[in-house]
Amino acid sequence: MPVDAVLLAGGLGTRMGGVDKPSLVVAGTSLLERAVSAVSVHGRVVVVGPQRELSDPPRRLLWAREEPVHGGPVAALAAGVAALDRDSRAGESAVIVLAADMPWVNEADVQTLVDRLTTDDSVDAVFASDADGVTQYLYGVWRGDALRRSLGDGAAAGRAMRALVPERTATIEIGTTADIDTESDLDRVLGATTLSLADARARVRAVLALLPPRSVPVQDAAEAVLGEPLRALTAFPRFDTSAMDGYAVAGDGPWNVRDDVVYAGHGGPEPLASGSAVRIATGARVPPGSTSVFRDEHVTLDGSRLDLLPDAPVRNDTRRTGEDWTVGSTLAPSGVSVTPALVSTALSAGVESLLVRGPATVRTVVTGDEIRSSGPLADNQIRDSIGPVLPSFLRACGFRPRGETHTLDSEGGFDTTLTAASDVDVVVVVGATGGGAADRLRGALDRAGARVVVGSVACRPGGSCVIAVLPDRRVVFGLPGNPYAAVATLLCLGPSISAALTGAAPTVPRTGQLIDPPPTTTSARLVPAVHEGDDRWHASESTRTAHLAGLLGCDGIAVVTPGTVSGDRTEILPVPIR
Ligand SMILES: Nc1nc2c(c(=O)[nH]1)N[C@H]1C(S)=C(S)[C@@H](COP(=O)(O)OP(=O)(O)OC[C@H]3O[C@@H](n4cnc5c(N)ncnc54)[C@H](O)[C@@H]3O)O[C@H]1N2
Ligand code: MOO
Repeated sequence: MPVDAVLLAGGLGTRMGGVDKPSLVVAGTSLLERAVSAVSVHGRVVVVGPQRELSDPPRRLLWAREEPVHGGPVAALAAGVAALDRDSRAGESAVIVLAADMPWVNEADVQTLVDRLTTDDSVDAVFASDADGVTQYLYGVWRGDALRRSLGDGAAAGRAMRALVPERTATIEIGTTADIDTESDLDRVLGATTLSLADARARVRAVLALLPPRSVPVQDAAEAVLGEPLRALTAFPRFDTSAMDGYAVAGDGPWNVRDDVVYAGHGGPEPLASGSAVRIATGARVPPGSTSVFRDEHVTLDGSRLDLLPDAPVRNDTRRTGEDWTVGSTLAPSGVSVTPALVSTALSAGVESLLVRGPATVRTVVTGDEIRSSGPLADNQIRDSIGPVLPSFLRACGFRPRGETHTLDSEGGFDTTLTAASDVDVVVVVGATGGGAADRLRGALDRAGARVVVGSVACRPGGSCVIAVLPDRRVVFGLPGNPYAAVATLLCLGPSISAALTGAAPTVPRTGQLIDPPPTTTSARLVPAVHEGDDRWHASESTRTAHLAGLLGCDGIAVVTPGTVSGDRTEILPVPIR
């Protein structure tokens, strides 16, 4: 059955101060684009609302506007159906009707509704409902004729959507159907949702606030991120200088060579009269009056007479003031990492201090009554196998580790831990992220008034990780307790956290061609991978998560997203080796 779609994208969002809700960007994608991508596998798509830029427009896109503008959802729906009727192409027998202000709409859920309508002759419309059984009438699929009957001849405009609903309907629970009316709605719903890895990364970047910038001596800025562009305070070269050992000359040759020698770092050289030359060292300031420098290889000296060799190339070996850059030139943009090359360039440019952010400091909190970091182990205890190595993984993500503590599985212990680690930017908690009896992190975050940025992620292992912001802006990054799950999640999401805090410019992920990837359906998989040469990588079928033995002999962790097939370019997380 051909299926078209009408997306209602005109709402005014008065509770959000009149913001254009369909344009709200949630985890990198606007709500309108989410709605469009949920329906674009079907036929025509009518967007009712002001025309907006779409990053990935559907093949058969129509725009419409309701009468009067902001006349409500029924008027908008009528305008959408009228646009379908005006369009001369083949008519449909079902119409998807979606409000473009729901962050959760997705192709699979829409397909579930379509499948029901197409296989069940006893219903004229199928709507989504949430876990509480509340029906969302702006998230449904209608038989075309039933929809047109309900809309009638225009008399329906101004009525409530509910009043249009045909008698024969079905509802299907598809989890959350919440629409978004306020910023905090959005925040709450997103924090309670399992995000894709890409959405989790995008949300981290969108939500976490930049650390305050600080001014530090250039030599102490290593590993931080520039908080302002690097601008030259001095020209380079700072003065006209000789690039070679040779002779500074004035005017045309042959030249009469003076007795003195101009050395680098010595006092100002005497001016050079026309027709004379002076021996000069690399790096020395050229004398006033000099018109050129010729290197030793290009000249002959006979007594005090200097000649240019007949076959010498026409080349002036003077480096002129400001030839490489002038005062005020921008040498690096804000957001780049302070590498040794950047430190060196800053020093060449007369810059003594830099305005930087980060590296974000991290305290690690290892949790669990069974975990011991030293001493003999009782029968029911295990060695902390993650705390001692976590600093390497943290540094690989751009963090600066600042020590480790151990918390027992008690409520009070977690509350104290979160308060105690007040001297760092990020608290990384290992374990206790799950919903089990001993897993206390989420409760402690709640009591601390934290804002959950990422509540869980569609990836295995590590789906139970949590990223939250405490009221004092410190970030809490909860890693699942199983050591492989902990490091895989850290390598996957840690760089996004570190970059969001420091303002580091986005980097292109490393990728490789993955041969025979393990199967994935709905969650991404983080599996150890071996570099087989050239661009080819081979990922393990699966890995045990309770230890890191699976990483031995591996060069990276492949991020295998759903639908990856052999030969696909796949993100590879580098695994630190020291
Ligand atoms: N009912 C369910 N239970 C669990 C699920 C689930 O989906 N349903 N997921 C399992 C997975 S997978 C993981 S991962 C863990 C994540 O839970 P937590 O973050 O709460 O982790 P813990 O329960 O605290 O610890 C899990 C595991 O890891 C060991 N561990 C913890 N810290 C260390 C350490 N520093 N060194 C070595 N080993 C450590 C700990 O002893 C546990 O065996 O939840 C599962 N359960
Ligand atoms: O997801 Mo657990 O994080 O598989 O080991």
